[in-house]
Amino acid sequence: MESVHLRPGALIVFEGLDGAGKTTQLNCLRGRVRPESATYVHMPTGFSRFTQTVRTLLDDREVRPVSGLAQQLAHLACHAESQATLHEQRSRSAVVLDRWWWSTLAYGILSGVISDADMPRDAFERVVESTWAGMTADVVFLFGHVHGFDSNNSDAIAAGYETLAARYPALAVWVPDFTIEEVTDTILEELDHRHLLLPERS
Ligand SMILES: Cc1cn([C@H]2C[C@H](O)[C@@H](COP(=O)(O)OP(=O)(O)O)O2)c(=O)[nH]c1=O
Repeated sequence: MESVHLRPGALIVFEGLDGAGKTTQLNCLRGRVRPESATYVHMPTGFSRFTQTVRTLLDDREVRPVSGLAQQLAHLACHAESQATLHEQRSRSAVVLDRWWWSTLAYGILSGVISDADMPRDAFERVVESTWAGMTADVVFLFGHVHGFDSNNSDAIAAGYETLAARYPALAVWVPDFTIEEVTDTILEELDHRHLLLPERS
């Protein structure tokens, strides 16, 4: 498997709860496909000084906004800022995203931290979806099995991901609670099944 490529233009997303193994599996995938075949991007970190700085601010409990709406709009500003570069990268290689707009919905509107009084749900969803219009994923791997306690998680966020999986059944693939190696194999099999893996170019 070491010499397989990810299909140029493919958009592969890793989503789900904090501490459920997304980053571990991203690193495993990186180790199993040709390095030049994909760009790996974390949201909201993105590509620029702006997005990296906002990410640091959002990570800092002393500094980040108290308002759930303000937090998510800050995330979304980073997403918006990254769109042009994402399109550019996708014209050259596959793109593997560590979180995208499903996080904004799961951690924001679907978890209840943003109420209708802050912004009506359909308006918020429209802003989020418009920001990501034109960036259709080939598959979204959903990580729902948390290994250890993480205060960022809640049952409401988990339920938000269930809602998204039900809304986009052709896109969402729940990652099983297997060993690390078995999960990587499962992900590669799914990518192969979706014709997102190419053999080594000669
Ligand atoms: C992308 C995104 C993330 N988040 C949240 C999810 C996580 O709790 C948090 C940080 O994301 P995460 O990738 O889990 O950070 P780390 O690599 O430090 O584990 O940001 C949102 O609330 N909205 C968003 O749009």
